[in-house]
Amino acid sequence: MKFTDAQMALIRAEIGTYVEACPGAGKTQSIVQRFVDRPLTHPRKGVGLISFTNAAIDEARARCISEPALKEVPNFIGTIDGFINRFLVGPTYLARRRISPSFYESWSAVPNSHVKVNGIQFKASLDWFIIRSNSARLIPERVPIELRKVAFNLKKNQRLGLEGEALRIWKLFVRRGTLTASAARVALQSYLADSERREQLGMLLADRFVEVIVDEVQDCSEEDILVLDLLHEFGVNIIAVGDPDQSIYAFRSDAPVNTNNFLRKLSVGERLNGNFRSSPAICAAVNSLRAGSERDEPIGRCVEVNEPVVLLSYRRRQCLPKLLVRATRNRNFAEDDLMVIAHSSEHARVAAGAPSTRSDSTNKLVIMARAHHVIGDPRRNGLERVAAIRTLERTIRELGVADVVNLNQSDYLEVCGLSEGTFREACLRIAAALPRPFDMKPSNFRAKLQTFKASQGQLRWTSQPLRSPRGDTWPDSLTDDQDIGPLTHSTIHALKGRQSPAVALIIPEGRAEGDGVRQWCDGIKGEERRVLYVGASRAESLLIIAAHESVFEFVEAQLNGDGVPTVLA
Ligand SMILES: Nc1ncnc2c1ncn2[C@@H]1O[C@H](COP(=O)(O)OP(=O)(O)OP(=O)(O)O)[C@@H](O)[C@H]1O
Repeated sequence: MKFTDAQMALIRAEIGTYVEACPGAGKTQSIVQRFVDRPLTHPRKGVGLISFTNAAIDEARARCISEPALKEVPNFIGTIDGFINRFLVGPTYLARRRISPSFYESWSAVPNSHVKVNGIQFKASLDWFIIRSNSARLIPERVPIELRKVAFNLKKNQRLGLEGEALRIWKLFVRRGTLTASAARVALQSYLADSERREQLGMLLADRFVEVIVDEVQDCSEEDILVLDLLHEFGVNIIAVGDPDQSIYAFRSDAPVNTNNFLRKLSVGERLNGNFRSSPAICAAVNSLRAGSERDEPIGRCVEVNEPVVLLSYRRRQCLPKLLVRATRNRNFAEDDLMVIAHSSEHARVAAGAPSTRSDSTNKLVIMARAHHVIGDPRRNGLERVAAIRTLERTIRELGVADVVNLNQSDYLEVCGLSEGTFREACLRIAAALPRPFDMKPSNFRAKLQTFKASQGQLRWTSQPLRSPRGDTWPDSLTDDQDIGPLTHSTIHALKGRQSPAVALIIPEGRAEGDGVRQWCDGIKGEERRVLYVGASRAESLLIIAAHESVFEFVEAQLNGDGVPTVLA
């Protein structure tokens, strides 16, 4: 790959530098090149490469295949969560409490962590709360779109009840050494507030790293910025790249993050304005969606593609699979090249014609059957299968016999004589040995589970609490597969940092309280507008914008007003 002068300046910079760039500008490629070239070398210290997306991490790891030493100590390639857990929270927690903490990405992977209060018909995930050491606040924006209305409509005393219970459970887990990314950040804040400890941690990091490269810096939370500040203060060189318009994780923080205050401490490199990824029409749509005044120029291999942006209006999401297939074929693209994306995973799934991965059932037999079904379904994508494996693991833990059910994961593994790996393997063995659940009655599936005596002995679980759903039939939503597709699909957040030859961006019905289309048409900044911007900018040659009929005319007028070439599907 021949790097541009602006990219080379980033790859070779000798002092702490921040570079802003448009989508597809080759930020990932450039920082990985820098990580490999390492212009600032040190005989003993390493370089860290931190990213919020797996795209940069995978790319860096792939590039290290020919030079495996680059991946090894003292270097680091991984997420900011991994960095915080490994170098800051893990060692400090161990030193203070003499327990090595278990880290989870989110509470959804932690058994028995749901928040339930008698008399309230709303089972909440701890992930939907912002929790500090002495308060919990339910954030309706974090609740999946399908349940958000219920969250908004909770009465004050119901909300307070849930928040009190959330805080109680959270404290219990954290005290026993079970930490998620958000809980680790709460711990981190308190560690760094202690000046002596801060000094020790800063010196340890400076002894280990000569430089830390940060991708997608716009997605840093308040606590992430504290870490970058610490590194900078103790003399670690910081190279940061980002695109402020791609900031789509503000909902994680309870306070606005002032990343700019930190970035002002770095030298500013030349903005990367050339978009190597997308065609001219897609770049024009991305420019229209961007709230700032910068304009990116198509300069990559799609610069000759003169495909307009395809506009499609829909009423029912269920009709979208057929409409999208037709629109893709009409433009002479293959369905295999199409990625259907939406803000909500459920919207993307339905628009792609993929079978249901969720049901609102809290029946553990139904949950196990669904997870097992997804693990064995070749049409599911990797993320769905990993989520299903986690659900199965979690359910096995929740079915634990009395003396293990309430243990934290590391104590549980110790009692059973297992490692994380052997535990996962044993759960997968259950899945491999089970017959297809939806070909039989729930009671037969339950009877089959009762025969897994060896597994029950090894993993200390019991099938006793499992009950067949009413009428001994599975919920319809799990068994009625669609006749088309499914097309490949993803949330916009999960596709961040990646690209696809053709993208169908699904825009849902307008919401009275405001939405991305409203922000875009009113010319104001907003997270939902940025989510649309990130989505559209994943497309290389073909962008289909499928907008619900309630917002379609606004989308069409905005694009046409901004001079974006469009065609109706
Ligand atoms: N100098 C270059 N020459 C040719 N292709 C390039 C160059 N730099 C980047 N690319 C290509 O452009 C595409 C986008 O690159 P990359 O993913 O690094 O961009 P990015 O800035 O990280 O994008 P985003 O922030 O939108 O995820 C990739 O296909 C990459 O291979």
